[in-house]
Amino acid sequence: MGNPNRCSVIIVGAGISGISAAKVLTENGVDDVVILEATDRIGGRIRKEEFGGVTVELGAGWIAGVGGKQSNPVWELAHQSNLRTILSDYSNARYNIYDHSGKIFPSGIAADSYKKAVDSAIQKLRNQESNVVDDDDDSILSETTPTQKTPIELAIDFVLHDFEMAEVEPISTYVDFGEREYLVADERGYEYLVYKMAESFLDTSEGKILDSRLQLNKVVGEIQQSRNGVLVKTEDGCFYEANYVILSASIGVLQSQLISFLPPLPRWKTEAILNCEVMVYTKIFLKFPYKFWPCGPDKEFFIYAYHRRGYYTFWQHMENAYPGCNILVVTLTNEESKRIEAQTDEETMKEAMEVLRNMFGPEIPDAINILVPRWWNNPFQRGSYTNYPIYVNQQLLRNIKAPVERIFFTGEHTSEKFSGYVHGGYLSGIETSKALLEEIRKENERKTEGQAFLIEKKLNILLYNTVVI
Ligand SMILES: Cc1cc2nc3c(=O)[nH]c(=O)nc-3n(C[C@H](O)[C@H](O)[C@H](O)COP(=O)(O)OP(=O)(O)OC[C@H]3O[C@@H](n4cnc5c(N)ncnc54)[C@H](O)[C@@H]3O)c2cc1C
Repeated sequence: MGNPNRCSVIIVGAGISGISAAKVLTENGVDDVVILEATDRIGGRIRKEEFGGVTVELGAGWIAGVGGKQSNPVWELAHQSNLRTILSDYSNARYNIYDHSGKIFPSGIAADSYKKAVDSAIQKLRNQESNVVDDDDDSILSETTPTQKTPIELAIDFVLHDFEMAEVEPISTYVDFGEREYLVADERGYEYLVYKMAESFLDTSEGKILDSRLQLNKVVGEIQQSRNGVLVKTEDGCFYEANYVILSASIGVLQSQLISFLPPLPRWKTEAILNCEVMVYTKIFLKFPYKFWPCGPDKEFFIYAYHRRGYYTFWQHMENAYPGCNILVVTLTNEESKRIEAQTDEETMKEAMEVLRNMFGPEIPDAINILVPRWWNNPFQRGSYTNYPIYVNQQLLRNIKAPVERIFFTGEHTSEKFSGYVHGGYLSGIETSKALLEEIRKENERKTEGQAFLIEKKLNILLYNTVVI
């Protein structure tokens, strides 16, 4: 009797890359696929939650790269789903920089510091481009800026590197798709796009996916492969057989060794995985009984200049997205993210309130609720997105993406041009499936040739025997 869990392709992960990969396969005649997802939902790092009476985005919030000559495919999906979005204008942030006594820096000083930080960042990039310095050598930067940075310089440095330009320049997303960014502000959430995509090839009813090809709460723990196929084991003791696997788990998950491989992955692959830098990016949401911050579109983003880099630096009010919601968002990254993930939400709220009181005075009300996502400690994410080093080594990217026999890799981290973004995940799923379809075609061709060869051989023997008789 055949294994009921046997199919052509197993897809590990139901984030945007896994779902777009499955869609392409089914549209091309490979519809006996199984998607194994560790959590109880699809969407992965695109994730909404109800907070303070509105829908907030814990993961991806913006459709980045809009308004250029080429259309961003995620922007098109947003249009098809009629997703509500709001244009974000970060340029106003530089005129809303507060010091720790609540004074706003005069626009001249802020503009000068901004220009200085941008110039030094560009200089550093140029030097790295011409290989004058090592990737992590700060000597050039320190030649053009004082070794001891002032709070405003630290704040701008954080915004430029950890918020605005957390990746290789020139940023393909903005070059290819345009410079605008739209914040998703829709009660159905950004994840509605992923659901709509899934709905086009999986059976659904009343907003729920009922198709048995999507299996939720299935944590893949082991992938075995042989010459003829793959065997995937989940932590609940089930196993699934297929001809191929598409693995969309994030680079953080691959680094964590949640999934073991038999035989082990080759060294070129494990080295590439380990060499990838994972960015932790945390949006903390705070709900207040009333507004005490300046409002208006040009006040949407504001910055706290402090002597500790990245300490509750970048703020956003959500009035443009949801008027009257009284919610502030502060973004922390990397070590600061890891630090607050390890402490209680009450401690984080206390720290955030102290910073807000420094900016807006002691009279402001306490927050009535806080939401702290924990992307770093999430075993199925282990970080927010890939942050390839500046002037990334092309071989590293190729190795991250390259299949290992029957295991094909996908996800934002495999996107050469758009790693780190939703559209990177979406396009990588399509690209990986196309590569797999080509491999399936070649394998079928090889089998047909093999069979033809065998038939020919048998015919020859038959003919020879007949002649001899
Ligand atoms: C805080 C934050 C902010 C962001 N902001 C933006 C933004 O504004 N704009 C933008 O474009 N992008 C943003 N991103 C990045 C964007 O969300 C991702 O690039 C994209 O969603 C990644 O999709 P993916 O399919 O590659 O991975 P994922 O969405 O991570 O999908 C992988 C899936 O695999 C599952 N999985 C993992 N391990 C296993 C296992 N062992 N077994 C079974 N299933 C497993 C996971 O549960 C997950 O569902 C942000 C991300 C974060 C976290």
